[in-house]
Amino acid sequence: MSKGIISGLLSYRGNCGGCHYPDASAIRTEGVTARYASTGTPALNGVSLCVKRGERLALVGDNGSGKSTLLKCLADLLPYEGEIRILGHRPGVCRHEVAYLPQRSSLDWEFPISLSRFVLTGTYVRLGWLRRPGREQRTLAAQALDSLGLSPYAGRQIGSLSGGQQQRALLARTLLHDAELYLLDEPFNAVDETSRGLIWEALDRLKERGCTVVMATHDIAHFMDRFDRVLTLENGCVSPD
Ligand SMILES: Nc1ncnc2c1ncn2[C@@H]1O[C@H](COP(=O)(O)OP(=O)(O)OP(=O)(O)O)[C@@H](O)[C@H]1O
Repeated sequence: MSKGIISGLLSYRGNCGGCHYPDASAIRTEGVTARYASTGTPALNGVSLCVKRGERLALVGDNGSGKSTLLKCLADLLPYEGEIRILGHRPGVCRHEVAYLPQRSSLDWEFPISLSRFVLTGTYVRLGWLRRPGREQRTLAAQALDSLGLSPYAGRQIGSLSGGQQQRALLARTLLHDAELYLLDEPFNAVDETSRGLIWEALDRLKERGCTVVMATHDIAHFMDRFDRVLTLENGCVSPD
């Protein structure tokens, strides 16, 4: 992302009203348990954790250990028992300040929308549904595409993009949310070396801005030092390590 987009995003930020939280932590959870209706067995089991503001945390663990489930609870996409505080509030209260990047496989990529319009939808949370994106938002979207090497594909239908291009498209859209807290579910899935570098550059700019990032990833071996902390989940519980 260029310096232009950072300053553009900063000036574009709206006022979230309830988000001037007194809490030093970005996330606090206490005994969070969550289950999917279809199975009934807990996918998360009594998870307690604290993430400081500005921290970059990796969530690791085997397939099925509960990483995505935890991110969904934090993003207010799944009911849970226990307590969660996001920026000092219950999940869902500070929607403007929380950006969620789902796993690529959870989207319908055959939906007939061009890449540029898809990325532009990242501005909707701050704009609200009644305001249409204008020149400013289109410029920010174009800059986000450029920063992730996607400009040549801007007019393409999203289903015609490669897996790695779709992954970068998701991140470009998420960055336009211009949030305080980023919940990223495997942002490095299917990306090559070059794309990985572009994604890290974007994440480093979030770090410079003081944003908090919680990232589910399997891609930790070579990138340990890029995180402030690594938290391991095991069968829905935080592993004592
Ligand atoms: N939609 C769903 N319906 C029913 N069970 C689910 C659903 N999604 C996940 N689960 C179950 O919840 C548990 C935790 O899954 P989750 O997707 O959170 O794991 P994960 O650590 O993100 O795995 P991966 O590394 O494979 O993405 C698993 O047992 C999984 O089978």
